[in-house]
Amino acid sequence: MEWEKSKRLYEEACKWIPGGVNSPVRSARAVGMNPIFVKEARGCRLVDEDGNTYIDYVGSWGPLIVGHSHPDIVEAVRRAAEKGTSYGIPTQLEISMAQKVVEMVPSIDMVRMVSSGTEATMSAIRLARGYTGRKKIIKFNGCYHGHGDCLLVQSGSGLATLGIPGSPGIPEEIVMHTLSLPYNDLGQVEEVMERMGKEVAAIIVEPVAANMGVVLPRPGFLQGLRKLCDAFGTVLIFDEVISGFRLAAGGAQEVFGVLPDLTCLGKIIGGGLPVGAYGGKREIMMKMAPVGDIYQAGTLSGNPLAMSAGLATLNILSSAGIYEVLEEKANYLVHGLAEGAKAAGVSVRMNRIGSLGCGFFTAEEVCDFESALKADTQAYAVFFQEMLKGGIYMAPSQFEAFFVSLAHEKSDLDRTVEVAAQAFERVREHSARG
Ligand SMILES: NCC(=O)CCC(=O)O
Repeated sequence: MEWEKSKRLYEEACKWIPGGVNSPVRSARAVGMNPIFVKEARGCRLVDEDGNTYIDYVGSWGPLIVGHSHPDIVEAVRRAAEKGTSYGIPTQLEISMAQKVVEMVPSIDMVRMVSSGTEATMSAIRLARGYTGRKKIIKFNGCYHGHGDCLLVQSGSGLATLGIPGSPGIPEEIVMHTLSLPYNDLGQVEEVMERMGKEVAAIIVEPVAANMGVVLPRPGFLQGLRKLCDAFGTVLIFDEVISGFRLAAGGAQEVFGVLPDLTCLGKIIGGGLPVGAYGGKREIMMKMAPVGDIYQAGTLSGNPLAMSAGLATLNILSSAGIYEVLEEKANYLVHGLAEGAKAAGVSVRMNRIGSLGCGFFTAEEVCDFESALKADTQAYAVFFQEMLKGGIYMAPSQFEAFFVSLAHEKSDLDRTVEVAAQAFERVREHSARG
C-alpha cells in the first residue's frame, strides 16, 4: 500500500495547521505513522487520496452509526441547504428535534441544541453550578468531556494518548473546584461526598467510558452515583456524547436503568454535522436564559443542516430491531477478533457493549484508567499499522473506541477478522523480539 499523496498532503498541512490536524486525535503519531488524508467515504468504506480503500471503524469518532454518506442523510442535508444554511431565527426543525430527543431519551424533558459535545458539557456544568449555587464538580479519571477548561483534568482521549494529565493554559483557580476520582470506585465517591457533598454542584460521568478505550460501569456504580446525588442535592450529569443513541435509542441510561438529571449529547444527534445538545429535568432546564438567568448561546445552535442530518439519522435508529442488528454485528466481530488474538497467543482484553468496543493489549481486566494505562501501546501501534496495511482503519490510539455501523456487512466483518488474525501474529513476533 502506497501513501505518497497522503505524505505530501501531511507535509503541506503541517506548514499551515499545527501538527497538520484540526484535532490532536487525528494525528497518528502515537502509532508511529502519518495520518492518511481522506478523499471520500461511502457506507463503511473510506478512500484515501492515494486511492487506498479501508473498512472504517472510527466513523468520524462515533457519529456515523448508519455509515458514511447514507442516502437519507445526504438527501436531508441537500433539501435543507436549498432552503438556506443558517438563519439565527427559530425553525420548526428545532421543535422536531427537541420532540424526538424527549421521545427517545428517558430522562430528558427539555433540551437545548449547541454545536459540539464540548459546548454541551460546558453548558451542563454551568447550569448545574447555577442551579445549585455550588462550585465543586466531580469527574472520573480517564473520562473525557471535551476540552472545556474545568473538565480537562485527568482526561482520557487525546490526553491519554499523549500521556498528559491536563493542559497548560488552564489557570489552577479554574480547576481547583474539579475533583477527579477513579472510575468504578464508588467507595471513594462516597467518602468524598460524605466530606463535602453539600459543596458539590455536579457529578459528571460517561456512563460507559469510551475515551480511555471502552470501560463498562461495574454493577451498582451508576446506581450508587444516583443515590449520592439524591442524598446531597447534587446534579447527576451523564455525558452520553458517545453512548447516546449508540447503545440503545435511549443511550446508556436506558440500558442501565439509571436516570441522570442532565444528559449531554453530540455525535450521532448531528448525523455527521457539527452538533451537541444538553437536556434534562424541566425544573433545571428552565433556569436557562431567556427564561432563567444562566447564560449560554450560539450562532449556529440548532443549525438547519445539522438538525436535518440528525433527524434523518434518529429516524433510521427508531426503526424496530436496529440495535439488535448492531449488537449482532459487533458481537460477531469481537468474537472473531478475540479468536484471532488467542490463536496468535496475544493477550487482548475485549471490552464491548452494543456497537461500541475496544481491545486492550493486556492480560488484566480493564475496569478504570489505571488498568487501561497498563495496556501495551507498542503492541497496539503494530496492530494499527498492520490493520491499515490490510485495509482496515482503526483509531490511531489504544485509548479510543471502535464503532460498528449498520453499513458493516458480514463480509466486511469477516475481512476485518482475517486481517486482524495476521496483525496479531505480527504483534506476537514484535513482542517476542522485545
Ligand atoms: N475520543 C475522541 C473523540 O471523541 C473525538 C473528538 C476529538 O477530535 O477529539
